[in-house]
Amino acid sequence: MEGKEGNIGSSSSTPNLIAKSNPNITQFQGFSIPSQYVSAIIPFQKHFQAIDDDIIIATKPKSGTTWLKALVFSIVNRHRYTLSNTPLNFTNPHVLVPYFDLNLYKENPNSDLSTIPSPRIFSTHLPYPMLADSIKHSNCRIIYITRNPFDNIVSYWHFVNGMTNVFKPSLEDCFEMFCRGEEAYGPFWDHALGYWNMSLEKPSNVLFLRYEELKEDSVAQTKRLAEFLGFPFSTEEEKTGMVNQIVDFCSFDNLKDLEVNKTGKAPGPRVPSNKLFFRSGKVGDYVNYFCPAAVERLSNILKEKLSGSGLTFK
Ligand SMILES: Nc1ncnc2c1ncn2[C@@H]1O[C@H](COP(=O)(O)OS(=O)(=O)O)[C@@H](OP(=O)(O)O)[C@H]1O
Repeated sequence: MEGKEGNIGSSSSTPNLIAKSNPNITQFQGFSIPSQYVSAIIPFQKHFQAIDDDIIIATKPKSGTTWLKALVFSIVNRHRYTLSNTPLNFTNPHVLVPYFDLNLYKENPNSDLSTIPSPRIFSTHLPYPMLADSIKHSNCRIIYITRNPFDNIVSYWHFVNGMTNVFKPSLEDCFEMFCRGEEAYGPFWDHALGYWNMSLEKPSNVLFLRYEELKEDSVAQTKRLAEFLGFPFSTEEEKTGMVNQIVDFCSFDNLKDLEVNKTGKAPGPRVPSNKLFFRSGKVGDYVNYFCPAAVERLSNILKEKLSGSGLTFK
């Protein structure tokens, strides 16, 4: 089948040797890192001070970060806010759960975030090996969410093409970079494996989620998430429908229609609107973009890279 909208047709069964690379990516510590962060990573690794009840949401871009931020914020703050007065009604999840400000540690290594109320919730796209030493040695909780790699590529392609002042690759370029492990924060397989292996080694510190499973059974996965975080739902809360209310509130259909997410300006200079974080929110949309030969090619790469790990992608 030829991709309906995209340009990844039958020729993609073999690598495209003239596909473009992203000029704003640097190979650093084994990963493809946006160049503007590279010099901040070592200061962050050395100086960020984790504390035991920190919560860290770790993702590869376009894997379900926004959704997970809304869910974690809602679970942790459910005794503080009702769903009608939660700040999520008028604040994008990326503002409530910020990414680590990597440059902070470059400019001021002794930055003190200890005044943020506990539990502090941070997020990052960094791979596990690149996290700050104190995170690895503390008892804090890390939640990782991954996603079908083909949907991930399509989502990323749409996103970067909606940004301003960035390199805008074609879908085919995105696919080729992904196959080479040169997409932002790639390789996908090493990014996922770092967290996968830690979730096996330290299951009470690292939870490994999948976008598709969260979509398929949001209630069960949200309960699992709450338990992992140390904020389990009580029998009373389950009876009164609290889990379903949080799930419905954080659903794609609800969040995307909030005024702040329809028209609000996104944090950072390059994303023109929060709207860009909400596109279609579907599983398996990639079949409209990739032909079977392209799917086979990347599936084979993944099979080889993940072999023996127990981690698979359908
Ligand atoms: N609440 C909710 N439920 C389900 N899906 C959601 C939700 N919010 C965002 N999305 C979809 O997630 C994709 C964006 O991924 P991220 O949030 O990881 O993007 S980012 O890295 O934070 O920029 C992007 O996927 P695609 O629609 O496939 O592009 C979003 O539409």
